[in-house]
Amino acid sequence: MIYTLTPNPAVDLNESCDVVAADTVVRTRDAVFTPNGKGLNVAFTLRRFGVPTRILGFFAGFTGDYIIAGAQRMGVSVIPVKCKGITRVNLFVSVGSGEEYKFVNEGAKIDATAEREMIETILDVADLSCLSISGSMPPGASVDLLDRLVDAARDRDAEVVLDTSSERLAELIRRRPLLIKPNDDELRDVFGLDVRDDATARAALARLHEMGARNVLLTLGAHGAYFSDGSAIWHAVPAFEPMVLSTACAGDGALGSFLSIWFADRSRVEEALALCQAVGANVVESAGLGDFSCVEEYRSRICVRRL
Ligand SMILES: O=P(O)(O)OC[C@@]1(O)O[C@H](CO)[C@@H](O)[C@@H]1O
Repeated sequence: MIYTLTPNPAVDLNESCDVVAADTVVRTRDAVFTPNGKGLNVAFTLRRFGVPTRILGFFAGFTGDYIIAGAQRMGVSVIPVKCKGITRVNLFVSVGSGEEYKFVNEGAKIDATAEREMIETILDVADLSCLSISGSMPPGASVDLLDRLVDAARDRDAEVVLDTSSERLAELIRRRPLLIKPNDDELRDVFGLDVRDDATARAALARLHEMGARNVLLTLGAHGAYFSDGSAIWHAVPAFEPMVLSTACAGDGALGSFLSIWFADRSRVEEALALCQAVGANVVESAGLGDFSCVEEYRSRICVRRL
């Protein structure tokens, strides 16, 4: 089974307003609260496509309880490590007809006891075939926490998927995770690599493989996604422009949907990429992950090509 691990979950608050100005009361509307965090979003997407999954994460206070209850209502069970404090609320504001503001809190602090409990959980859970770790590290996390999480999964002979903006990623790919999912910002910030076109994508992906990456799903927002398994590269992009409301969660939906096909059958790359882009396009049209209602329609409108 694929377990997702969210070290720093969040309640996401999506809302809109016409204008943001300093020193005035900004009245907002359309507030939607949802249980989130990157790995939870991956789990919700896997579940949406019928792939069994469970959620691991550090949770605190009433917001942590709200996320756990919300996940369970969606049919995904959670094995929480409970911490002191309050799990963060992240704020996403759509302003006017197109600007987006993302206010992302640092999160509830964790300590060495919580870290140990998480490692023990990974060593103990039933039926672990893959650990997919997504998102930022919470305050208080040891510098080597990600390394220890990866090692614990390895001790269980489980595959590891990494989607993190942590600088540790450059080191961790030496441990040969099954898949990494950087976006363009992470590629630049963590690896100093820029992608503008097929040629620069080819060079960047080759560099990541040299550093140890086995498979790379590189998401580039409106410019689609590249996937490379070290011997071939594919690019996929919607042949239409979605009506963007909020880009939050799109990368997680893309990863979850890609994994929902590719993890079980590595030969179905093109199908996995088409689903991943259809999901990404549908997610940006709603607050949070949305309801995936257009995914089937969008699936046939994705251009997938092998370079
Ligand atoms: O601080 P992180 O973990 O990098 O990002 C957290 C977060 O912004 O990512 C998700 C969207 O990808 C949201 O659900 C959540 O609030």
